[in-house]
This record gives sequence, C-alpha cells and structure tokens, in this order.
Amino acid sequence: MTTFATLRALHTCIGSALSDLERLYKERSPSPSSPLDYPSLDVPHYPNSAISPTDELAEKLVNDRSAVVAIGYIVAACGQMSAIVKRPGGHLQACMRFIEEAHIVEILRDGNPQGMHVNDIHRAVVALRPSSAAPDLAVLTPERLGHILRVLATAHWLREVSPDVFANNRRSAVIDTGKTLEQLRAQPEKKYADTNGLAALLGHVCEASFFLEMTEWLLPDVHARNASPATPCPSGTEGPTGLRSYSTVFGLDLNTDLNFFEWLDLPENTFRRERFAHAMTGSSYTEGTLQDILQAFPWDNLPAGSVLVDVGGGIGTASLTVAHMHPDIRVVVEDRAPVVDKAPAEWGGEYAHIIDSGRVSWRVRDFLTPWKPLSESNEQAPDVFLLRMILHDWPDDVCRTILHQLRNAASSETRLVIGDALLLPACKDKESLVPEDSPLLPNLGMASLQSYLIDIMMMGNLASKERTVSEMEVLLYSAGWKISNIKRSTGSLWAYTIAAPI
Ligand SMILES: C[S@@+](CC[C@H](N)C(=O)[O-])C[C@H]1O[C@@H](n2cnc3c(N)ncnc32)[C@H](O)[C@@H]1O
Repeated sequence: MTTFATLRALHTCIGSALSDLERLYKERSPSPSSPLDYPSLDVPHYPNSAISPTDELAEKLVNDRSAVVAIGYIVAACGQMSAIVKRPGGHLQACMRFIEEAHIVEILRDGNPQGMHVNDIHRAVVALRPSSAAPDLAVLTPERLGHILRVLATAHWLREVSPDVFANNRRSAVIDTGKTLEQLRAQPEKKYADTNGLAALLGHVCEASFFLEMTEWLLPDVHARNASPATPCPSGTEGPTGLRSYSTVFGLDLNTDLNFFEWLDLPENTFRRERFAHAMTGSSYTEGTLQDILQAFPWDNLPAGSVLVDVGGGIGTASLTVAHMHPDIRVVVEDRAPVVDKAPAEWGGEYAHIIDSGRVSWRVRDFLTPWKPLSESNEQAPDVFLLRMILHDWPDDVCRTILHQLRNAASSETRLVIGDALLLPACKDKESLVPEDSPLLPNLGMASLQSYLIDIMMMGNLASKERTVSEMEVLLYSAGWKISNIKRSTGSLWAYTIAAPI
C-alpha cells in the first residue's frame, strides 16, 4: 500500500467511526429537532458540579459501548496519521505535574469561567502555598507561569481565551478535585480524599517518572558517561563499569535498594503513600472502568454470605464497587499496615454504611506470607481472591509466591479474579481489537499506548511488567491455577482474567 493509500484508509476509518458516534448521539437525542451534541472540549465538566439532564446524557454516552469503540478507532487512526505526517514533539509531564501541584484547575474553576488573567492566577497560586515555604517571587514569576500554561493550552489541556487569559476546558476539568480554595489552603494533604482519584493519579505518574533513566539502567556505558564521580558505591554492588548496579531504574534514580513499596512506607512519604492509594481509584477510570468488575465475574451466582478477599486491595476501590452492588457478599481487603491504618477513613458518605456495618473490613497481611483464615471459628477458604493491579507490580518469581500462597488457601470452588492489562503484539496475531481489513494496528495503536507506557513504568519502578495472554497463562499454571475466562473491557487491553485451581 502506498503511504497516500494508507492515509486515505485512515481518513475513511476516522470518517466512519465519526458517523457511528454521530448516529449514536442522534438516536439517543431526547428530541429529534435538537440532536444531542458530543461534549465540547471548551466546556469544563467538573466531577462534582450539577449539569443539565441533556449534558448529563451527552456525558454518559461517552462511555457507551459503541461510543468507546468509535472513540478508540478515531484516536488510533489520528495517532497513526500524525505519526506518518509529522515528526514527534516533546512531552508535557513537567507542565502537567506543575498545574496539579499548584491547584491551577481548582483556581480556574473558582475564578471567572470566561478566563483568568495570568497575574490573578499567579496571585492565587502564591496564596495557596504554605507561608513556611512561600515561593521565591523572583523564580515563580507570572511570566513563567504564563509560559507553562501556554504549553498546556497548545496541547489542548487548557484554553488561552485571549492573550495571557486562561480557562479550564473539558480535559483539565477531569483533574478537578472539587475542593474549594479554602479547603486546599487549610488541609492540602486532604486534596484527594473522597475524589475520583484522577488528580492523584496524574500527580503520582508525573512525579514517579523514574523510568526516564531507563537508558542509564540498561546501558552501563551511558550511566558511566553521565554519572557524577561522587556517586557512592558500596563495595560488592558494582556493576560492569565499576558503578553501582541496581535492580530497577527507581533504585538507580534514588540510589536505594528499597523496592517502590518499601520506599513508600518511609515516614517522609506519607503524602505520596496516601496519594498513591487514591491514584489507584483514578486508575479505574483510565484502565477500563470501575464498573467493568461487575461484568467480569458472575457475582450473582455466589451464595449469600460469600467472601471476597481483595489481596493488596489498597483502599478497596474495586471490591467496594462489588460490595455496593451485591449486598450479600462480604469483603475483606488485605494490605500493608500503613495502608490498612488509613484506608477506611479515606471513604466518604457513599460507602459509609457498608464499612460501618463491618461487611467490608481491612486486615494487615503481607501477600508473600501464608494466607490465614479470617477467624478461628471460620476456617473456610474464601470464595474469590481478587488481585487487581497486583501481578503487574512484580516479577514472575514474586508473583508465583503470591499465587502459591492463595492456591494453598483455596478450595476447589475458590476463584481467582485478576485485573491487569493483557498486552497484544503491535502486529497481526491470534487476537485483534480491530476488524480484519482495518488499516489500524491490531492492538489499537495510539488508543492503547497508555497500557504499554504503564508496562515500561512497571519495568522501571519494580522490575515487573504487564503480561501478554500467554505470559499470564504460563505464570498462573506454574502456580497451580488455570484460566477459565478472560473478559476484556470494550476496545481496551484492560482485562479481568478468571482462574480456577488446577
Ligand atoms: C498497584 S496498588 C493496587 C491496589 C488495589 N488492588 C487497587 O486496584 O486499587 C498495589 C497494592 O499492593 C500493596 N502491596 C504491596 N506490597 C504488598 C505486600 N507485600 N503485601 C500486601 N500488600 C502489598 C500496596 O500497598 C498497594 O496497595
């Protein structure tokens, strides 16, 4: 195929996906005379604010199954077209991290919806910083702030309404925590409590960019060329260049032998630890949806009183969703002590009654150690073990230990529910997310990039990985489990894998 033919095929693909999307919105319009429009990029939709029933319907349809497929095709085709016609640019991570930490989205939401002048934004940013560590105004100038915001407006993450006047748009509003400026000033550490976790996720991912030194980690000569001569190197830890060798990029970046979670437990990382817990809630909006777990497993078929154990469940984002919809299921969330100590207090009103009644509870367990019955009087094996975003954190040998502990505790009826992306190759293979004759990559290319970037982040942070279907199959089999079903989220690499004891 010539390049122009490929570009034309991609153009057709965008056109037909757009027609599908437009048809869906037209068909679901409350009145044929005023067809429902797709939400505008220029209009922020804050998670906690009231909107008209029509706008609410338009928002809801974005997650409709057929809309998700059409959106995936549009993103994949546009990404592929851009890659063909233009060399890549830089990345936005530093600017994204700054606007999240500086509460810019909340400041713009609180200000004039038509936009705020950069001088006013600057004043508000400075006023929200603690007086004990006020910014140096010769460093944080309105001019520099304006340049940062313009990068984001250029990348459609904000709007520059008129020169130096900025407003939120649909994208930036996604990371609005709904907190007032007074709340942020009084309790900045509570910024993520009772939110959808997307601001926490952005803050975590943009900061935890340890994988940026992946090249130094993999190529010791580049590390040797760039390392400061003062880099301490305890004897016995030298790599081939005489510099210290690390098992992760994270270790190299922070000069530590601790793993990511051990580091998170350090007293100075309290804020990061709590933000990470909320970031996991946010991840359920970017990796499939939180509701996918409800379709992933036949929860209705479990007998009343069945027990779901959420292994490494954090604040319990996924299992609380199950408990909420299935009042006969009991949930026990297991995690490390610093997480368990804080978890119940991180939930607001919606789930209070389930937590207060004791139907959802937390207990401390290191998942590398044998699983212990829930009480002396109840030695029964749990009905379901949930491992959501756990196996992708660990290399195969550690995963095998985690899985063996659960296999030893399981009865023949126990099921394992694993929530992790299952990667596909970027070429034709047994499974494809697109039709046979599509010009798109079978893994949906740019629309799936997020899962592949998380894969690299996992390699950098924890020497682990996202797995392919066959890698997952082999791993589970080696620990005594056999896959019985895989439920992929629509148009996505995210999946719930169900396994039974062999
Ligand atoms: C990526 S998070 C996933 C959290 C949760 N499953 C979810 O989907 O929101 C990984 C979790 O594993 C927990 N964890 C790490 N090491 C652990 C260990 N040795 N024992 C128990 N939990 C552990 C972390 O504290 C964290 O909550």
